[in-house]
Amino acid sequence: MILDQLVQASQQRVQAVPVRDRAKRIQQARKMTTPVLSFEAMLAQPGLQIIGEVKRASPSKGLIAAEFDYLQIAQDYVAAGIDAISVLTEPRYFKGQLSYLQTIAQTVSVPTLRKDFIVDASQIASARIAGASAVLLIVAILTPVQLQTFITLAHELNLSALVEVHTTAEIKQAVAAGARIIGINNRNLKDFSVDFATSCQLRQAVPAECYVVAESGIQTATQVQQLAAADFDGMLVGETLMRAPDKGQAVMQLRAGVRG
Ligand SMILES: O=C(O)c1ccccc1NCC(=O)[C@H](O)[C@H](O)COP(=O)(O)O
Repeated sequence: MILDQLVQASQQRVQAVPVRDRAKRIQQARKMTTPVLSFEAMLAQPGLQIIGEVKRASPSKGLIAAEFDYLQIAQDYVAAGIDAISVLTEPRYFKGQLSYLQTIAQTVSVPTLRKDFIVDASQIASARIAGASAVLLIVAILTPVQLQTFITLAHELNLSALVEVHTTAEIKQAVAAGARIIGINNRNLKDFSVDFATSCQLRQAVPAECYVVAESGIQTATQVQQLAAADFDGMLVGETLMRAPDKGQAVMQLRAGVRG
């Protein structure tokens, strides 16, 4: 499994929808007036915010959650005081669905993030229609023009864009394209290995006017303390929470790291 396959699968899903229907979806999203819970305002709160992920499977780990009551998981996260919820919507390799995000967004009172391999504007529109607060945009899979266009569209639709980077050069590209929220992913997208040190190493390269989120491989209270000390605004945690038998307790353990 390589990144190209993930991107191709996403392109195929997009292209299965006629161009006319995709354009209609964008028009529909542009007309929407329903309020959006702000992902950016969530990150603006003092301290390190916890974004818990609803993640059934992954290319690197296979099936993570044999039992997968996605709504119950989201409600458990919220009951434990999570600040936002990321929902994998990629169906093939992560076994996600946009309908999971829609149901969760309709039910919970915290911002939600559409985590997918976004390669087309219609996917951003679908996120808005489903009730998401934010979309993930990955610098490594987009051209500079696509990145700028997608960030602009997300903002026009009142969505936040979490712009994911892996290097200093990608941070510069993200900022040049208008990113307001940078996600530093500890997972190398070439071989899917995880190195927690990546986020702290790249943190200083993010300009002060951007919010910054650490993504992937976050497991311990010590790591959480390091992220708080490095002045991250948020952290995105998937597998650690998904594998925890007691989600509430697992969120509280991460929270203990935030408090130090
Ligand atoms: O999780 C994967 O195996 C993966 C492989 C290739 C591209 C993306 C992948 N994951 C998406 C994510 O970025 C994570 O779901 C998210 O950051 C949470 O990571 P973790 O806490 O390590 O589950």
